[in-house]
Amino acid sequence: MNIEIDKITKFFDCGAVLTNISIYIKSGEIVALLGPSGSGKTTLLRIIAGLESHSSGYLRFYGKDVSKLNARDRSVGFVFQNYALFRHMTVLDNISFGMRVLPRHKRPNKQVINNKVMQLLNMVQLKHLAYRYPSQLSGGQKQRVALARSLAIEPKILLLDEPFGALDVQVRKELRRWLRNLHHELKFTGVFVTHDQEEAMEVAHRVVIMNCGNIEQIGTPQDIWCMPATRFVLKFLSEVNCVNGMVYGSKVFIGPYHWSLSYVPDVQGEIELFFRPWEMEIRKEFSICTPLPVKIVNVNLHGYYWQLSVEPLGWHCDLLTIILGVKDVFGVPKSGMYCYVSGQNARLYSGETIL
Ligand SMILES: Nc1ncnc2c1ncn2[C@@H]1O[C@H](COP(=O)(O)OP(=O)(O)OP(=O)(O)O)[C@@H](O)[C@H]1O
Repeated sequence: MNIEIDKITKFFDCGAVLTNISIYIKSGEIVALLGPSGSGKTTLLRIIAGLESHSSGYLRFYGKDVSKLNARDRSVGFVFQNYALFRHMTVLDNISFGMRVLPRHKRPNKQVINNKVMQLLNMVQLKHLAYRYPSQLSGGQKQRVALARSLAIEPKILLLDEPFGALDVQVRKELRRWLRNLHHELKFTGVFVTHDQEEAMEVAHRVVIMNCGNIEQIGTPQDIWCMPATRFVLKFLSEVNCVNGMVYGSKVFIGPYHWSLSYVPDVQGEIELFFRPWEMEIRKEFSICTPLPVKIVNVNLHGYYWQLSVEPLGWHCDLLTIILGVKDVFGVPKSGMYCYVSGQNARLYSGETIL
C-alpha cells in the first residue's frame, strides 16, 4: 500500500506544527521520520494513522483519499514506545485481541485465530512465553508482543512511534535487525519515528529529516550521510567542527593560511567550513594539504580511535575535535604537541547554500 502525503499542514492552538509536508512512500518501503524533539514527527505519524486530523492537504493510500476514514478503517497497525499492552491479558490474548474485537462479519473463527497467533508467536520467537503476563516480560519481549499484536490484523501499513526508545542499546540493535528481517518476510509499508539516527540509517530505505514542522531532506541513508542538503542536516547527523573563512576565486583563506580548491565556487567572500572530526587530517609537519597550525590540548583513547581536542594557532575558531584511528596517527599524540591540520575535506557553506 503506498502512502501519498500531499502538502499537509497542521495547526494546533500554538500555530503551525507541520507546514506543507509532501512525501511519497512506495508500497513495501520503510521510511524513518528523524528529527529533534518537537519537529512534528509524531504529529505526522498520528495523521497517517487517523488519530489526528490535518488542517489542509491530502492523505492518500493507494491513490484513495483517506482523510475522512477513521483509524479503525485504515488497515494500519500502530506500535508505541511504551508497548501499550493490556496488563491483565496474557501474551496470547494480547496478540489475538485485535482479531477478537473485529466486527462479527470480519472476525475469523477460533481455529483461524489460534493458528494465526501461533504463527505470530513463532515469528517473534516468543512461543515459550505465550501464557505469561506483560509484567513477567523484559522490555524487548514486550515490544515484540506489541509488534505481533499490531501485525495480527494484517495491516498494509505499520506505523511505529519510537518503538525501541525505551530499550537498552544491545536490545535495540537486536530488534532493529529483527524488524528488517520481519519486513523482508511480510513486505508491509512502514513508517517509524525516531530520534536515533543510527536506527533510522539501519532500518529505513529512506530517511526524512524534519525540523520545526518542515522537511529538511528526504533521501536514502547514504544520500543523507554523504550529501547533507542543509547545514541543519549536517549538524544534526554528527558532531561537526565549524571554521569561518573567505573564498576568493578558487582560494580558501583561513586567517593568514590558504589552500586551493579544484573549482571556483559560485559564491565568493565569507563562508563557513565544516569538518567532521574523522575527516580531518593531522600531521607533525606543515604541508599544502595540512596548512593550519594547532596545538593538541587534550587526548583521549577510546579503544580503537583517538579523540583529540586541538587549539588553533594564529587563526581563529573554537576548539576542534579530531578523531583518528589508532593506526593512522604518528606514534602517541600528547597534550602540548604542535601539529598541522587539513583543510582539504571541508564542506563549504555560504548561508544555507553548499558551495
Ligand atoms: N495535541 C496538541 N496540542 C497542541 N500542541 C501539540 C499537540 N501535540 C503536539 N503539539 C505540539 O506540536 C509540536 C510537534 O510535536 P510532535 O510530538 O509531533 O513532535 P516530535 O517531533 O514527535 O517530538 P518528540 O520527538 O519530542 O516526540 C510540538 O511543539 C508540540 O508541543
